[in-house]
Amino acid sequence: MTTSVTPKTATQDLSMAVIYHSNYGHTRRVAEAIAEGARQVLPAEQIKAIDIHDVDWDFIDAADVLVFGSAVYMGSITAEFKTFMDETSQRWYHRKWEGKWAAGFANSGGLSGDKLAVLQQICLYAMQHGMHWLGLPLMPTGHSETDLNRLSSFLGLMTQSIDAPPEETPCKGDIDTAIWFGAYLAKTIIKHAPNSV
Ligand SMILES: Cc1cc2nc3c(=O)[nH]c(=O)nc-3n(C[C@H](O)[C@H](O)[C@H](O)COP(=O)(O)O)c2cc1C
Repeated sequence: MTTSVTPKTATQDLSMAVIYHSNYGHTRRVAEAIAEGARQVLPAEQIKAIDIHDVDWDFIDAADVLVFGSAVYMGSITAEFKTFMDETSQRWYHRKWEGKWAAGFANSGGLSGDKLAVLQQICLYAMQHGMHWLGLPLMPTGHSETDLNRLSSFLGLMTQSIDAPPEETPCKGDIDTAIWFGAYLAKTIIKHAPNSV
């Protein structure tokens, strides 16, 4: 099997790109919380939250873990996120991302909101690229707005926003879960780096 990704030899060189589509800022806030969690573990400059309308392809191509997130539109990733996916078809063809780590998140207005369909779409996309999927291995602490993983999602991160500014919603529990997720992903890629002890 050929793998396009050359493993990094020093954990401080490991990097993460959190790639998202957000029209009203709620999914962006979740992306930034994931990045914040990762920065608790890895150097800040190695972590970037990247809007799909302003893609830093060089950073993404060099990153060890790609975290993909979309708002939910009509039970699906948004059309704009799909456009981003389709733009990576040459990378798929040349197996450019094969062997990278991948993870996903979905934000929607409904409590369920059919976020699972979005996580499944993102997971399948990562599998097409030959990436290694990381889920969210976090037991829910409860179902209130301050609880971790209150929506009980394990394939990836689910968050919910109501019709209020992104500074107020998603709720604290969802944002704290996003921070936890980012830190977990960073710790996991360190643990599996070739020279880890
Ligand atoms: C066209 C459209 C379709 C939507 N479809 C859904 C849906 O299927 N399920 C849901 O829970 N919310 C749905 N919503 C609400 C969005 O998921 C919610 O506004 C979005 O996650 C906010 O994220 P953003 O601020 O990052 O854009 C929809 C919103 C729009 C504009």
